[in-house]
Parts: sequence; C-alpha cells; structure tokens
Amino acid sequence: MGSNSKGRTTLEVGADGVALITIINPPVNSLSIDVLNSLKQSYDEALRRNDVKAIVVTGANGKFSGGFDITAFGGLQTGKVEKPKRGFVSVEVLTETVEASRKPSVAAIDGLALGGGLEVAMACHARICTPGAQLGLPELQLGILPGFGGTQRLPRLVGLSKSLEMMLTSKPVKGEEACGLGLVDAVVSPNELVTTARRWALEILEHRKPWIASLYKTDKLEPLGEAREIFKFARAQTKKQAPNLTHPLVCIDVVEEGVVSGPIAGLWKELEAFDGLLKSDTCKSLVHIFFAQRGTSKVPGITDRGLMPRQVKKVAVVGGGLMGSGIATALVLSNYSVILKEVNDKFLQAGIGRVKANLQSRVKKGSMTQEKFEKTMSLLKGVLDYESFKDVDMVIEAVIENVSLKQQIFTDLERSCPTRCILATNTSTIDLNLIGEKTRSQDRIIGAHFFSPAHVMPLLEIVRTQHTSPQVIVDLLDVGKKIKKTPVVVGNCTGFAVNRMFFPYTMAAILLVERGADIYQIDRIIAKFGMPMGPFRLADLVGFGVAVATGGQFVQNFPERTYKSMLIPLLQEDKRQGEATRKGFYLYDDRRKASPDPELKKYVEKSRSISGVSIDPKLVKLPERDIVEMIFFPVVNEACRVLDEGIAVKAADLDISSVMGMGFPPYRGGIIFWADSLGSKYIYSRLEEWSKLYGGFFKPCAYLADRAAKGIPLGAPSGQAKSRM
Ligand SMILES: C[C@H](O)CC(=O)SCCNC(=O)CCNC(=O)[C@H](O)C(C)(C)COP(=O)(O)OP(=O)(O)OC[C@H]1O[C@@H](n2cnc3c(N)ncnc32)[C@H](O)[C@@H]1OP(=O)(O)O
Repeated sequence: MGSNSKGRTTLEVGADGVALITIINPPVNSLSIDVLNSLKQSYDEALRRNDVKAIVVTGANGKFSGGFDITAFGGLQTGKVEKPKRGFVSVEVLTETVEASRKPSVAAIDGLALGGGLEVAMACHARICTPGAQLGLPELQLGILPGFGGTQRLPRLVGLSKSLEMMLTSKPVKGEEACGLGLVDAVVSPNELVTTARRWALEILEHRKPWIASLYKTDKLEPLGEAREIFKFARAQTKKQAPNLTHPLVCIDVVEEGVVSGPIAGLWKELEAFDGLLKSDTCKSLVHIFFAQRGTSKVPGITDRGLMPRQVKKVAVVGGGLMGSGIATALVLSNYSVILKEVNDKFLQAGIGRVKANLQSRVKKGSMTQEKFEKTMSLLKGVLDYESFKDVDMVIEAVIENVSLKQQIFTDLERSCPTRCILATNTSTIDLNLIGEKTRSQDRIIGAHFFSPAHVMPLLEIVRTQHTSPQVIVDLLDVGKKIKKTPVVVGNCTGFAVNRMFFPYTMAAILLVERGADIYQIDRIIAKFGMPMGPFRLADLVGFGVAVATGGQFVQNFPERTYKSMLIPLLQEDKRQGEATRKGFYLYDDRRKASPDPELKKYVEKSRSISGVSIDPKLVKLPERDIVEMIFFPVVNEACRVLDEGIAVKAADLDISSVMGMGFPPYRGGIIFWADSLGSKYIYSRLEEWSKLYGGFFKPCAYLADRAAKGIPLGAPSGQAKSRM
C-alpha cells in the first residue's frame, strides 16, 4: 500500500488460529477504496493461510466503521476517482469471499457500525457488540441507499418493518436493542469484545454456534401477502413525509425486489440503484450539507490557533421569557448548572415553569425518565439579583430587544461577574457594539443567537465583533457543541446572517399579494418547494409584534431595499396578531389548525390602495416556479450581500444557516448551493428584470452582478471578501 493510501486493514493471526482483521482509517474508520481493497487482500490471505481457522473483523480505536468514505463521493460523481467494478464490494468481497467462505467470520463491534460498516458486519456469520455500539444504515440521509448488500441482509436479520424503519429514518440502534432484534448475537463489555468474538468464531467452526449466512436467512421475513402490505404502507408514509424525494421509494423497491425475486437479484438491483442515486442532485446536495455542517466549527483565524476551550460549568441566563427559558432548558439538558434571573418572583416562577414544562413534555413522550427529570430540574436555580453571579463562567442575556435595558444589564454584569466570564447576548438584531458600549469588556462580549424554541432548534448563531477575543469564540463554540447545536460564527450587523438573509422572504410575498397573487396559494407553493411552511403561515407563527419589531430594524438600516406595506399593521389594528390571537393571515381553531380567511381580501385591498399599486394580471396567474423564484431570489440576493460584507466566513455556513435556522430543504443543499444549481447569470437576469418592473426591492447587488458577469458560482470563495470579523 502506497504512502498516499487512505486507510488500510491489518491482519494478525493468533495462536488460537483466529485471524484478526482490523480496519484502520481515522477518525471513523471509513471504508475508502483503499480500505476495501485492503480488506479483500487481508481476507484472501486469511483464507489462503493454513494456520488460520477462523476470522474476526473489527475496527481500530473503539470504532468498527462509520461506513463508506463520503469524501470519495465527489470524485466518484465526477469520475475523478476510479470506481471499483460494479459488484466488487457487494458481490465479490462480501458475498462471495466473506459470507461464502469455508472459514467463519465474526464481527466485533464497538462504537460505530454505520452504513457500509454495518454491511460488512452483516456479511459475517455472527456479530458481537458492546452496549454503547451504534448500528444503523443511515445512507438515505445522504440521498443514496445502502450499496453493500444492506437492503437485502438487514430485512433478513430483523424483519421487514424494522429494517424499513431503520433505513427510512436513518436512525441507528444501540447494542441491547440490536441484540433483541437479532441484528447482533451477543452484547459484551469492550474489554471482552475481541476475545468473545474469537471464541465465538471457533465455536462456529466446531458447530457449537450456528453458521449463518444472513443473505439466505428467511425466518425473519414476513410472508409475501403481509410483506406487500408493509411495502404499501411504507410507500404511503414516505410519499406523505417526503413528497419531493424519490430515493426512499427507490430503497423500498430494492428491498421488495429481494423479497420477491430473491436476494441475489436484490443485490444487483441495489447496485444499479446505488449508481443512479450517487449521481443525483439530491445526493450532491445532502453530501454538501453533511460536510458544510461539520465545517461550521472550523473558523479560519480562530479555531486554527491551537486555543483550547476553557471549562464552562456554571451559566447564568438573564430573562426567563420564551427564549431565556428555552436556553436554560438546552443548558440543563446538557448538565450545565444554570442560574435563571428575573426581575420579580412572578416572572421568575413563570420562567422556571416553562423550563419544567419543556422537560415534562419529554417525560410524557417517554424520552426522559421521572428520575432524570428531577435530576435535570435540580440543576436550575432561580434568582432575583446578581448576588450569585460571582462565580459564573458564562452569562446569556435574553431580555426583550431594548437597547438601553441591555446596556444597563451589561453594566451590571461587568460589575457582578468574574473578569473571565463570557458575556453573551441572545439579541437577534441589535448591534453588539451598542449593547456593550457602556462597558470596558468588549473583548468578552459575544452574541449567542438561539432560534425559538431554543431547546429544540439546532442552530446557534455565534456573533463576534472586531473586539471579541478568539478565546471567547472558541469557548462558545465548545458550549454550542456540548448543547448539541450546530454553531455558525458570523459577523456583527443588523439581523446577523439568518434574519438578515430572510428579511426579504415575507416582504417578497407581500409584494406579490398586493399585486394580485393569492396568499394561500403562495404558502402552498412554498411548502411544496420544501419549506416547513409558507411566509404567511410563518408570520402568523412568529407573531406580528415580533415581525414588526425586527422589520423596523431593517427599514431603518436598509431602506433602499425594504418593501414597505401596511398589510400587517392593518391586520394588527383589528387585533389580528397571528396564531397567538387565533387570527392573522389564517384563522385558528382550538387545536391551532389553520384555515384560510375570506376576510383577508378586505385588508389586502386596503393595503394595495395605500401602497398605490394595482393588480398585475401576470402576477395573478404566476406559474409555481416564478412564485418560488420571486420569493427566494431576493433571499439569495441578500445572502450575497452577507457574503460580500464578510458577515459569513463561507457560503457553506449560509447554506447551513438557511437549513437549520429557516427550514430550507436540506435536499436542495441550502440557499447558496441551490442558487448555484440555477446559475448566477440566471438569477441576476431575473432580479434585474423584476427590479425594472417592481422597483429597488429586487435590485441585484454588486456581488451577484459581478459573479454573473464573470460566470463564477456564488458559493466560490472570494479573495476580496471584506471581513467584518
Ligand atoms: C455503500 C454504503 O452503503 C454507503 C455508505 O456507507 S455511506 C456512509 C454511511 N455512513 C454515514 O452516513 C455516517 C456519517 N457519519 C456520521 O453520521 C457521523 O460523522 C458519525 C456518527 C460517524 C460520527 O459523529 P461525530 O462523532 O459527531 O463526529 P463528526 O464530526 O460527525 O465526524 C468526525 C469526522 O469524521 C468524518 N466522517 C464521518 N463519517 C465519515 C464517512 N463515512 N466518510 C468519511 N468521513 C467521515 C467527518 O466528516 C468528520 O471529519 P472532520 O473531523 O474532518 O470534520
């Protein structure tokens, strides 16, 4: 194996006659082409050698394998990486060499056995794992399907229903559950793992343990009639839950082929489907999201300085409203000791009550035990003053968006907290320099912008100013990871990255409505595109109060590109504030189910006349694609400004922000990735055309114009980004 090879396997033969084959490819022992070739070589050697009676396969450093090497996907798609001949791994190595061998193989699984990793293990004649092992086939989350025989072997080991559930949800199972399902044969502690597996392999040879080829097992497969019902149900569920995706349906077809025509036919159909899906836009988008998500915590000039995060044990949250209590919930759930501060006992009890309710809902759903609930609640302490702030490591301020109030709080915090304490604010729009203006602690002031509900939404925008110290950023990145958020580091400006990118979203929709488009049709089309809901339903959910307050910041800061409309203020005048008041763009019943309101016409007509615009017959009958573009291209345009100003470090961070902050469909790769799939020239020309017809709101920015003129993708790194960091 050359020095440039990506990973390998080793072979060690013990005095017991068992060959131990170990997969080595840090950090997750992924199955690169080199590893797979080496696995075949190790097997060939073990089968050839007379001193080898049986084989154990394992992974180095407590991880079996994280699956096929995802970094190779790009090369395989473009043809830059030479593809092994079809069937090499699935048929030649796993079926004809490992499974058909006259020497038994046992997989010893610790840590991860995901995707191709589990597929290697399933080709062995038995599997032993540790209690903490995670076994699963998560390929669908990458837009592909299992391609090393997983669609055929998993159903034969655990039954159709469970195998479809595991593949369609991409969720792994842990050791004990895997054993209960029949996916593994025994669960042992990590230090007994390899010895147990060795013994097991010899016992198979001696016929004291069953010698099982998973591919030919039939006892777990449901009878054909029942199987057909299971497939029908799975297809119906999939179409309902993921109407824009075809690869889950392809996966069901492949599993069915194996049940109907036999496992070998199933294996070949799986290979053909895998090759097709690998080249799909969905796969390219989802793989981009996979790496983009892992890339957000790599911040040039910050995380490459060798700084270690300082230990944060005790965190104070100032403000127990919806955001503050959500943040406190996220923290206690990750074992941080939390002080919640409010201004009076009534607000404090309400805040604590919200944390309690957030946790209790987990108990009700069965995802938290009563004992764990009590232990978690005991980490929270309510206070009314700053007395106990003297030993906190971090404070997160989460009060209402009022500059002078925040300034006062930061002055108090500077006085009450230790000098090492990180001072974070959860503001979603206010300039951080303004918030810290009255302190001398600018270097430890940072934005920790959570999205509501804070204990559920996965994104954490970390906002830094020119003064924020790299150490404080590294500390918050670490806390973000520990509370299971995806942190994205952005620069300081009105609305930061997510709110700023999406501020034209509702405005574009209102512009269309004032010119004759239908509110409910827009929402339907945007939801069909893949957003969790359309702009009007979202405005109802957020509440018009918040929408107007944040909108005001944008009007003030970016007046030339704000579409001003009286539609929301007119609704507010009639006490329609959105879902909370049961009336907004929709009407809400007792169970908060939204239905269209014919009355809306009246408000639209009034706001149209105030804006002085008239119905444009073209916009009344706008095709779906045009509606999507007229709503999202202004978002792309703003995202380009955010990039140009250096608010975001890289385009992929905006892709993640759009997916995790706004629910942009991940299978479209995020806002910039999607835009690049359409082309900067096209987007520029459309915006230019609309800006002539409908005004400056659509005017393409200089970055977009430049990229379109040069034919450069919007996401390509730029040497000239004016960093705000
Ligand atoms: C033919 C086959 O059927 C096809 C396949 O097998 S497709 C692959 C199926 N496997 C997967 O989808 C698993 C993907 N990986 C994961 O879910 C998670 O990375 C994990 C659960 C393995 C580990 O999670 P965690 O400990 O949080 O670490 P995480 O930061 O995600 O990953 C650590 C590093 O390993 C890399 N990595 C993880 N899985 C990888 C894989 N399968 N291939 C290549 N690199 C991988 C990550 O990119 C990351 O790299 P970085 O440090 O340079 O950013």
